Amino acid sequence: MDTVFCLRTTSYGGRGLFSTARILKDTLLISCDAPYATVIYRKFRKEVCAHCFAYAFDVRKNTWNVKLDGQAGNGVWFCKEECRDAWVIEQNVGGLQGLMNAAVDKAAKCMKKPKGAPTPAFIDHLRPEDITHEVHDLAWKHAEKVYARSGTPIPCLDEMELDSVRFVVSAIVRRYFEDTTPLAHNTLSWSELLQLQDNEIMHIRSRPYMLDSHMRIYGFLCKVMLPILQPYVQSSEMVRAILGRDQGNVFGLWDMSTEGDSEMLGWSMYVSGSYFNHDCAPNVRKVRNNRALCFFTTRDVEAGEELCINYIDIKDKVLERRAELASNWYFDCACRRCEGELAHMNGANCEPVLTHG
Ligand SMILES: C[S@@+](CC[C@H](N)C(=O)[O-])C[C@H]1O[C@@H](n2cnc3c(N)ncnc32)[C@H](O)[C@@H]1O
Repeated sequence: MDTVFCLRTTSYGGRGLFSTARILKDTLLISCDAPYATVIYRKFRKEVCAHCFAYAFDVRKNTWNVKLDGQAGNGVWFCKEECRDAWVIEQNVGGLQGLMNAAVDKAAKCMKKPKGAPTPAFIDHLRPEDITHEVHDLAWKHAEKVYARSGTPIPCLDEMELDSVRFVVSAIVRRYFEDTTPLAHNTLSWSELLQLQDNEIMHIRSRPYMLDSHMRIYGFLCKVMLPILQPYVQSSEMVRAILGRDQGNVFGLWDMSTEGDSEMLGWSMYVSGSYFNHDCAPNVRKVRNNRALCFFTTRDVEAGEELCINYIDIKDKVLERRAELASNWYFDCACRRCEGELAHMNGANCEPVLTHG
């Protein structure tokens, strides 16, 4: 990390990035060259380049038409041959990503209804406060046993769960690359990913049904994983680590269109970008440049100030913003803008007035 900012504990919990010197407006703070893990929603696969994330509609095309040669690698489209060639070298290590894409697509056609293989019955009756680490670990041990059996069918997943499978697969292929290719350590680091805030328990407490969903995602992965990647799913540890950090740490992949509403095309995990906390009056903006995600200051920042981005639309009113952060990001926003607007609202008992732009 650069010396103009550092990672330290915030007063409201968790860590954040703080400037260590005066930083001028429009300074590039971090450039994350490529995500550790990524997925393009299945419905956009033909329209979004698997390498540079260019969206065909942005250049008034319906789909991209550059594909991989042969069968392996079905499910990826590219905007140009250079992107296809770069993807083969950087992401399709040993052809694994392509083979896994094909295996996931094939298995998705053999999923068995009714939905899901057995999860322990006690899960259905748990209240959020009962979901402790111990209970959670117990349920996962059960799932590991169930899916280790050769007779357990491939669990049924919905489209969103299949996209989560693809996201996890991309992380596992990266991890394999990192474990087997010494040079990969320079850019990709599983140990750095593990440093991110783990939101597993918080997420499951707020949406208990997600535990069953995560277990089916794990079960699906156990059934489709290529033998060379099987060690990564022998226990549920790695899948849980990825899913626990997927919540609250990933960035939506948006199209770059300047007209109308922007479309979310998938999501990516850019590890070093995930230390920015949210502020409803942020001093940092993020800009995607092909695969890279860059963070720039939006104004001059004084030494000691926290550097924050915005996770949500900050044009909304205070209660709407807070409701969205609580329900989708699982935290009560501690930013000064919220504090000021809430105090104003309580004092005047009327609609809040925005204090920042
Ligand atoms: C992407 S992480 C940011 C880094 C994180 N603070 C850490 O220690 O790794 C998002 C998490 O940071 C915390 N957070 C971010 N912005 C916040 C805010 N405005 N108010 C309270 N908590 C916030 C929440 O716990 C949220 O789930």
